[in-house]
Amino acid sequence: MNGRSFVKMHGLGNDFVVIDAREEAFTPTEDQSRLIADRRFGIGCDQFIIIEKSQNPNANAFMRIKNADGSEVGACGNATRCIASILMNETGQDTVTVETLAGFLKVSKEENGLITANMGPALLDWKDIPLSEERDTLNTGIKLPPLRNPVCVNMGNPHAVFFVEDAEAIELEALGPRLEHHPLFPELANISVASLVGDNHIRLRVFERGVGITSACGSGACAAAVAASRRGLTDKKVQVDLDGGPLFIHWQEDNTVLMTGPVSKVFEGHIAPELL
Ligand SMILES: N[C@@H](CCC[C@H](N)C(=O)O)C(=O)O
Repeated sequence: MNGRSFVKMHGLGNDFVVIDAREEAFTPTEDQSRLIADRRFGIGCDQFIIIEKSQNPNANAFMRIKNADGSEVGACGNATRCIASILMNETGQDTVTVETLAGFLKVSKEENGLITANMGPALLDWKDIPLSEERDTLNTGIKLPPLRNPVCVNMGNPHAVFFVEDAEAIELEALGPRLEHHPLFPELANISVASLVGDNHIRLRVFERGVGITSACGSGACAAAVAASRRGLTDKKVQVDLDGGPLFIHWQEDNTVLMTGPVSKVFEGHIAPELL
């Protein structure tokens, strides 16, 4: 069969086209990434993931992440679990290390089959989000009614989390793009609305930078858990219910954040050579 092979995977419906470029190098242009991600003219995905060889002997592989709009980003929690599961199947190991632009992420398989990724430290300084001017990241102060005063957290990518009474009632499709491009965010931002639905239990909807509303955002769930704990709304172990299902988050004493959830492989295929 001609053309590059790919696998289609998802974590709670946050879906990925994955290409393994460890043997045959592949550096997609922005246009190619957009086309692969296009749900009508390409294959369709929220993120296009390229597995590359890592130059570091301590990592099993390097994971390159492209948003559906072709932009390259530092973190994707759901893809980290998916790529780690590929590497676990290959090596027979229950713990692997995935290198990303944002750092080295250790990922382990739980006895119940769920995968836990250590997503690294929660960065809370305004310069690390990054914000375009000095602000308290716990009360960032921007508003677009009915949303106001998000908590900002960088989990290898920038997140703004707005706490609201009822996340379902927010018109995120309309508000998301305007907040994503707010002048306070020089690298844009992932925009979330979160409400407390029980003890240490959050409902979260995410408008992802470079994509739009997705079924689930792993780094967004980590950011929301950190934000809720900083606001005194929850402890440091939290269940986060996304559109596609729950993720379990633990903001640890060393400031790193564990994220536990499922992975699914949906199908394999070949990309027509004329597409790339
Ligand atoms: N789906 C992701 C986040 C992907 C990157 C994000 N859209 C960004 O631009 O930072 C996740 O599961 O974390």
